[in-house]
Amino acid sequence: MRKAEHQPAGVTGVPANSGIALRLDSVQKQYGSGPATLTALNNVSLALYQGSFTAIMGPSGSGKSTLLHLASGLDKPTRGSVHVGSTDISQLSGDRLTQFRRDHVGFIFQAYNLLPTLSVEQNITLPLILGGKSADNAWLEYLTNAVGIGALLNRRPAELSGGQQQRVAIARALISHPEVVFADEPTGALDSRSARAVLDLLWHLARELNQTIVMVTHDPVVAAASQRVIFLADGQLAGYRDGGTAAEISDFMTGLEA
Ligand SMILES: Nc1ncnc2c1ncn2[C@@H]1O[C@H](COP(=O)(O)OP(=O)(O)OP(=O)(O)O)[C@@H](O)[C@H]1O
Repeated sequence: MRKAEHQPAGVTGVPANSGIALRLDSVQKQYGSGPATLTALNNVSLALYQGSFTAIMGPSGSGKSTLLHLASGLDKPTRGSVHVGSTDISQLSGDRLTQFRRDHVGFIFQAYNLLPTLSVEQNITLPLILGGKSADNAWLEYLTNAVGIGALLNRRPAELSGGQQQRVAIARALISHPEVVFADEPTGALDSRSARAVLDLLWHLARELNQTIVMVTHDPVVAAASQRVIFLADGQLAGYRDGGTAAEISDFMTGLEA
């Protein structure tokens, strides 16, 4: 297990445009002001290569959601910068940030967030339609076959299993060729067999499509499906591990919570 005191997780000091899909430099996030100030993230630096599949773990309150929100442009750091590809998203705001997120960032949630009145195909292409774009049919066909829902495009979400609904949500997250896909407990609502299938799919998308994926999870079994697990504790990087088993990840987590 490597500790992060002198060595941020991932690679650092790498210029933009060098195969790095996501980079946080000395990111700090504070909530509130004066004596009530709470530092949710403190001096977090990391860089993730294109095509990497990373899990973020840490005890409750360690800053996982805050990190996900800052890295995806849903919130802004108090200090430091966040690059998605070569764009410093901490410098964007308003419509430009919304547009950037729509074009360059994908999201997968525990609750699939599909619209019940739309077909599978309409749900997947919705982000493009909202951005005033039309779907690339070849990509739609490739993607829906890659995630195993090519035969379900005309169904409504209620006519699908939980695992199938999550596959629709994954296709929707990838439809705009995002630089990074952020997943928040993506298997939290699934039984273990469907969860395994979704995790295998995420791994496949990272490897075969060079899709960068960042996943927050509490579950060491889920985290073990990723290539690298980055640990947070008290808003700071606490270490990282490549290719650990669920038991090893769990042991490290227990150490952080002690
Ligand atoms: N909007 C907010 N205003 C004030 N404090 C906040 C806000 N959001 C988060 N915090 C605080 O920041 C710290 C980190 O919270 P965060 O939600 O990022 O942790 P987490 O690791 O995702 O926790 P969990 O595993 O319980 O979801 C916590 O102390 C939390 O109470």
